[in-house]
Amino acid sequence: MTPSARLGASIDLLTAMEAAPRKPADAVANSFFRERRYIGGGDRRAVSGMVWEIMRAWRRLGWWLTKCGADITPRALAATNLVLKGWPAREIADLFAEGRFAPGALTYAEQDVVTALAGGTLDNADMPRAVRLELPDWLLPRLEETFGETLEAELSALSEPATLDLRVNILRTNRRDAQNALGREGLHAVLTPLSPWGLRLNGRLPVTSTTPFKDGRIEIQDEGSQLVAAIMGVTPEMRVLDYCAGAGGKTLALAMMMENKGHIAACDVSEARLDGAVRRLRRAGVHNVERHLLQAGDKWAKRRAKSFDRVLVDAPCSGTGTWRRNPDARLRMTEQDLEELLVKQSEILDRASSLVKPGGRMVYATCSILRAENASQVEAFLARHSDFQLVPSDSTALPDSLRGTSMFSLTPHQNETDGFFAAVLERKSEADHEPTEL
Ligand SMILES: C[S@@+](CC[C@H](N)C(=O)[O-])C[C@H]1O[C@@H](n2cnc3c(N)ncnc32)[C@H](O)[C@@H]1O
Repeated sequence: MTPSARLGASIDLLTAMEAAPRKPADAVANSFFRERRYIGGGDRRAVSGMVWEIMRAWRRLGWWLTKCGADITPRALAATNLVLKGWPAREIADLFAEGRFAPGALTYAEQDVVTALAGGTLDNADMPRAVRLELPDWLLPRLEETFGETLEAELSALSEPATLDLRVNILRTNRRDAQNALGREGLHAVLTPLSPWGLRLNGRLPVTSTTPFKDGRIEIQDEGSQLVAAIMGVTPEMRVLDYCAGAGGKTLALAMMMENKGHIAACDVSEARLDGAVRRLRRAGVHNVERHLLQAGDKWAKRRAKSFDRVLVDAPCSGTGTWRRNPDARLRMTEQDLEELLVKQSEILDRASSLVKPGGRMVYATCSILRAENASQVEAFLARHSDFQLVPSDSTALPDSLRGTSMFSLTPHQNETDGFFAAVLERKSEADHEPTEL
């Protein structure tokens, strides 16, 4: 592709993303490239690189366009991005060429923007804090509440590209052998510092086409997600429930910790997600998992009340901890989305807690960095359920820095993982719990 055609495709992809504001950007990008198979690997990377760079600067680019009195369009954003990166106006005009795959010439209004911003920089001291930090206005106070003075450092780490973390499946191999097997295929992984099963690669590498991935020796899983499984402290004889199992990311890690013994029930309300677990379980050689689709009026949960040793509630959440991977998500999220999630999380917690046996434990986890979804949810749950208490994890799989903790909040800035939260809640044994008088 010519540089003009790459720019044209980037503008087309931004337009497709704008037309599907509720859809994750990477899902839009996948279908965009699937429909344009003539765009080869190198061009695809260049186009995605340009689009993701614009998404990471969306509010600041928009602020400059508004300041120039121009409309915020994909073309104008792309031109503004180039000029603020120091591209000369002449070269930008050449890129906006006419032709089959090119974007077409700059309009007079676009030329005015390029002229006005020549020599400028993306950041500006007059920008409101939410614009400078690339956040929707409503979200800023929530994050200030969570992080206080470290907010800027936390958000800056959340804007960096993520590492690619793998979990070694110790049912099939060990960390060193998996690392060597990847090395033989040209992928040089290092051991992750916190998870005992983690390997880390830098950049988007073709892991899924390697032999260790295909034969189930490794899974793609962020180190933070591995630590959520670790804090469960499951052992081979237990009955374990993964209440929001999705496609089984954490179920797989739990099955591995249980040496493929005991019993795991993996539940979800999404059949498609649960179906997605089948192939992964088979590839990993896991056979102690029963899948169950949760449905309204279902007797399944009632029959199993107070019967599980461990219950994991990996709740649906804002995903704010995964912004490194989904830079578009920080702008797509609305206040209403958050309010709805908070209600859903507390309902799920109440339902899942009825399945924990006396003396058993429930781990509440999210990939959110917002206090409202994390510690505040736990506090509200404990206020509703006097028969539960926060307890230190007894897991030996946690690193020294987290050993014996009852609650952790991981962030890219502090831990080089995605943002993850987990809290360990124990149902008091019946003798210890005095029912509240009515
Ligand atoms: C964070 S994802 C789970 C990811 C999964 N545990 C993993 O590690 O790959 C949250 C899951 O909760 C499920 N979910 C949403 N509402 C639910 C409900 N009321 N009960 C149970 N699961 C629910 C969603 O379908 C989604 O798969």
